[in-house]
Amino acid sequence: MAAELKKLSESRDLTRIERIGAHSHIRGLGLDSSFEPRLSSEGMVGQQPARKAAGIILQLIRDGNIAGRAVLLAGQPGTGKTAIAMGIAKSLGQETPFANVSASELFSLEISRTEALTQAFRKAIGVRIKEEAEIIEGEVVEIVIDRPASGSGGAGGGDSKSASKTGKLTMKTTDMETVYELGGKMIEALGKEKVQSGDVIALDKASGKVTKLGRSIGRSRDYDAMGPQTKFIRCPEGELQKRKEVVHCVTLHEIDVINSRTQGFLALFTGDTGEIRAEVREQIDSKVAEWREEGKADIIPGVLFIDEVHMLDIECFSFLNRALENEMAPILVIATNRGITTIRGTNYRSPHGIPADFLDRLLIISTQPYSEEEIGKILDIRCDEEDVEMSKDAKVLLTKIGVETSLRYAIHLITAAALACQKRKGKVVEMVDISRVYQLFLDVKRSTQYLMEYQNQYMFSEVPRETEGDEAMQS
Ligand SMILES: Nc1ncnc2c1ncn2[C@@H]1O[C@H](COP(=O)(O)OP(=O)(O)OP(=O)(O)O)[C@@H](O)[C@H]1O
Repeated sequence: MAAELKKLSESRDLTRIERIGAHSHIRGLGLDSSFEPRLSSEGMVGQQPARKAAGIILQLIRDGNIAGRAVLLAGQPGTGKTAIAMGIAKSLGQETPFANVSASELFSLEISRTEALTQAFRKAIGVRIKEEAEIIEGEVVEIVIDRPASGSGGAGGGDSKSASKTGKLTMKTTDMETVYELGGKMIEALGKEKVQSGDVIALDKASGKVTKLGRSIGRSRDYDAMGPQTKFIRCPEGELQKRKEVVHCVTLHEIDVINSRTQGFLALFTGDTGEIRAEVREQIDSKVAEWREEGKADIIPGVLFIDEVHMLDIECFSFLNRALENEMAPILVIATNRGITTIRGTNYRSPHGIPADFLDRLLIISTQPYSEEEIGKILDIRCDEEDVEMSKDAKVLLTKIGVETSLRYAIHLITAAALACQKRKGKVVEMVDISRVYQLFLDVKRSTQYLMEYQNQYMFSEVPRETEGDEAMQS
């Protein structure tokens, strides 16, 4: 299992690559060193009281003091609830897991809602596994690869050729120098990392993994061997062979999937993990508890963010109530833009569609509508993020549109206006481009107006109703 966990923590970096998305401009909560919100920083603008409150939550998460607590972000649509949750996620280190689900997703999965919630919870609980590894760490003095006199490996493929190779690797610290015999696999690994004399490397004796740590300061004059990214480090001191603590960070869910007989390791990438049996989870929990007692592992409670939480039904809420009691529970951050509405699965109404007993355990952070200046600043940031150059006048017009309609609508118009500008072979988005896309794409207000005027011509609109669906229209 350790090898698979290792593979997993390496592949994590890949999944963190992000394209330009709705929140890709958010790089943190924009707080200063004393956790006070700056007016505009790390892509975040305004919403100071909410960001300050989120900052306190962040501190508690970092201190590991808040496991099993829940925070509700409540506010009108487009007031930055998801942005604040993303800000928390970005401010947490890579080690702290952040799982993100939308409540409506739970109803479209093939697995039961409580299973999906359990998986989401376990995606938000990290396990830091410590392992002692024996490594050889030092500066490479010389690599000599023996050329076989006969063409013994000639007929085979590249692998068999390198497998038959042998050689010698001379490594040193400031105190000693040793020559090691090299086998084919090691030669291949050194070749892959493009290791050359003067590099400081670490060799994992068990796995044969080669890690290039940097270039020795003593060899800094070999200009030809360096790129602009070269990191210079000192030649290590002391013994060449060392015992070092290696740390792997994985989530409980990842351990579940690896150990689930029905699902292979690759299920982690497809997301198609299916139901995981309760016995598997019990075994893993007791194994992790054992590791914790032996000092081999720590639990890192992360964050589980559930957006559109009003879409959960009464069964899910009672599940959440119970799940938060677990000693390993992550911190739960939920968001909703609903007012007083029906609790799904019941005929009762309550604030945000959340049952009163669950509501009572929440710390509530409310978000407020933005001022014109703040909308203008957010649009500015989005233009930068999307690489769109926009004239001052066009920005003023777009901000006005944002105030009259919604921030989200105005953000959407940026890309559309950039395309309109491209079409007329312009370089800078001008007011004409904004007005063109404003005419082409309706905002909610104009679309509703249009519907009111022409509703007789639509299907199924002959019966005027006053139903819950109207809530959506109001927002
Ligand atoms: N304070 C802010 N600073 C920078 N960008 C923001 C801020 N608030 C919102 N945004 C951006 O505006 C857009 C809409 O905000 P967001 O999705 O966070 O709203 P929301 O409150 O979650 O809305 P809903 O209730 O409809 O889900 C997003 O692109 C978001 O990144």
